Amino acid sequence: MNGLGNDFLVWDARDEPLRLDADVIAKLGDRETGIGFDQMITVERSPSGGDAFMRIHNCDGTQVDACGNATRCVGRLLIEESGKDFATIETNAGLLHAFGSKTPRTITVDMGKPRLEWDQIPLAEEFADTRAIELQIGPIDEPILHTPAAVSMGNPHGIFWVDDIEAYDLSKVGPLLEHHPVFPESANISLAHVFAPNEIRVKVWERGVGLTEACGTAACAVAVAAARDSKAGRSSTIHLPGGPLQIEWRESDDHVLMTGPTEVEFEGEIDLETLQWSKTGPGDEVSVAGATE
Ligand SMILES: N[C@@H](CCC[C@H](N)C(=O)O)C(=O)O
Repeated sequence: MNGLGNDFLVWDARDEPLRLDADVIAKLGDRETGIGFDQMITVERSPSGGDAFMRIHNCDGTQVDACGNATRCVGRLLIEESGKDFATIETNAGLLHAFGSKTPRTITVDMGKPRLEWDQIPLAEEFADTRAIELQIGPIDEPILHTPAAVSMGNPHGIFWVDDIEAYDLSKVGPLLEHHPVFPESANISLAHVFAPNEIRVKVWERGVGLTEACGTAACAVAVAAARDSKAGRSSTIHLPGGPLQIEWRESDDHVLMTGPTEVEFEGEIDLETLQWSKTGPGDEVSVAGATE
């Protein structure tokens, strides 16, 4: 499946538990030799009353706690399965709620409250104000990038405000910033440019992945950071390379709501001995200019 091109291998492991070693996940995730994906998602039985538990691995095999776009994708599968218009999804970052119609492709997920204190993100040292933390790369008197905002959406994000997201080679600076010592658990790194009222262009270097077409939690983190800094209101459109996500940071309960499309690319089978895989079913039909492909 994918959400705006942020793509996932989604296993249904509710009946047969599945645990793969990190090196096997990394092999499957390799775009040259494996299936290729940003994250591997294992849908398991929920131990505490959700419709399912969602386990998340980045394509380098590391397990992480949050993935916004995958939550929308799993939400869609559970909603289609139950025929209801919502689903509850347990993650290591908390119980999340997904909403959509019964045949939904557009899904909203309530991602809960952002975490904004330095030790919740976490950062390596105390910062009273996480809207602009002390961090710079490049020459001391002429830094390339500096003073990012830091936000956790269940996973750590560093957000650099820039005038042109294309003016930086994120494939070069991304790895340096991802592993900067100020982020003890590493971080997802975004370049963000507010180009019109409540319209923000964003490019993301994902922790454990690299450059991505879209990142749901990064979109939420950027929208929250922009609202905190009065760069935007509490509802904004985040334009990622793969397309736009609508984000609302709701005033009444401080929760962040993310809305955007989901897509099933294909269904398949994998032989876990050989890691050979094959397609067993089609994905969504895509309608192009009135014709169905
Ligand atoms: N693509 C995701 C985020 C996946 C996890 C991230 N790389 C991390 O390590 O925290 C999203 O849509 O949020």
